[in-house]
Amino acid sequence: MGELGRVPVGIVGASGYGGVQLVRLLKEHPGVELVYLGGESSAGKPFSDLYPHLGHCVDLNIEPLDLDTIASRCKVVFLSLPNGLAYQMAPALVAKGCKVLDLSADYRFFDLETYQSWYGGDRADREIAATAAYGLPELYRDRIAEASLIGCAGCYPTASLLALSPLLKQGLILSETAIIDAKSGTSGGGRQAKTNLLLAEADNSLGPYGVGGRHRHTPEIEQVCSDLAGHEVRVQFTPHLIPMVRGILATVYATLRDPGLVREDLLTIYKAFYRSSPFVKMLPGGTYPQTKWACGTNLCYIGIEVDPRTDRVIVMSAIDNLVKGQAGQALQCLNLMMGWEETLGLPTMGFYP
Ligand SMILES: NC(=O)C1=CN([C@@H]2O[C@H](COP(=O)(O)OP(=O)(O)OC[C@H]3O[C@@H](n4cnc5c(N)ncnc54)[C@H](OP(=O)(O)O)[C@@H]3O)[C@@H](O)[C@H]2O)C=CC1
Ligand SMILES: CC(=O)N[C@@H](CCC(=O)OP(=O)(O)O)C(=O)O
Repeated sequence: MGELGRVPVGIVGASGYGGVQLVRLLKEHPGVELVYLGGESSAGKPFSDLYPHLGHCVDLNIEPLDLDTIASRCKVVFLSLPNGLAYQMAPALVAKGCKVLDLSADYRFFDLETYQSWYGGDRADREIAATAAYGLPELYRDRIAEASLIGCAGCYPTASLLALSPLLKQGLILSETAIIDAKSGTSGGGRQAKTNLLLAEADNSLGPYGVGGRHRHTPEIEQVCSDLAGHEVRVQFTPHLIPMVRGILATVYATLRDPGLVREDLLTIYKAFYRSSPFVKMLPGGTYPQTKWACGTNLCYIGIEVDPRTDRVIVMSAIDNLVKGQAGQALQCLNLMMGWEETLGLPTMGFYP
């Protein structure tokens, strides 16, 4: 244990957007002590050079990656790296007794064939990958609590799955009719320079990408939908880049099996489904979520509507992609793994306006 009995934790990829959110959250968490920050091009720099607004409370340098050093100092390691790197590190860290929470896609897939067909790579970590839990606590709370390795859910999948799950789990929709229209802010693309994320490209512009099942979050969403429904599910998922920094809004459309269901019926069903999920906030009938409400929080706001003319249900969910969609979700998973209160150290009030 670290100072004052706190659990010593490290962040690999601390210089990125996920990394800095983790630093912010972990510094205020009563159960942990932040003892290691790792990076690649930023190694050797004081963290406060990169993020001066946290200089008053973080006095650590970014260090080069050395697994022995990390394992000797940390009981818990967050990996916040580009896809394809975590699976080269996690097996050794778990073998040395660390709990590992990976924010990338490396441990999100129930079968490695699906991972490899979308992300490539040559996986020699089959045994350890099979022990990983999918890091979406609202759906896999018990498995997360028992695991040493977590593949934290993706940002679009988090917003999409929290909106869709009650419908699929209870067989309320014709699953093949499910359409997910989702919009993300530019921080979803990370801190690395990318042309399409330049202000001049993204500002005043809203556009789809990965259309026609071509985005790598489609298989991630489908595997969980299939798991919940108990049969193979295909969804139509279309992401959009929207000119804002933080937030995801997912609007899900599907045809109801029972056209007699009204909005209030569905609200009752959703409230029951999420009764033990403190971060899911069901909105009253006629109120629809806005990304700004979730900004800086680990909350997911969900609104529901039914169109009796088309027999479709419309479910809208809003999250902060960097918190509930990434760093906050990882910390929520850690709380479960450690047997702490699920909400410990996680913000529930936003930056609004
Ligand atoms: N942004 C988002 O909304 C979400 C992101 N994710 C996932 O989380 C992970 C991190 O994303 P994000 O924080 O946005 O990414 P960033 O691009 O902001 O940060 C990436 C981090 O990885 C480090 N890094 C890059 N290459 C290497 C390498 N070869 N070896 C070691 N470290 C390296 C960088 O270090 P340095 O700067 O020192 O080079 C940096 O700290 C990704 O897998 C992403 O898909 C998940 C959910 C949401
Ligand atoms: C706006 C933007 O570029 N978003 C990213 C998704 C965010 C992300 O990093 O994906 P994970 O949740 O799988 O880690 C994209 O579409 O690739």
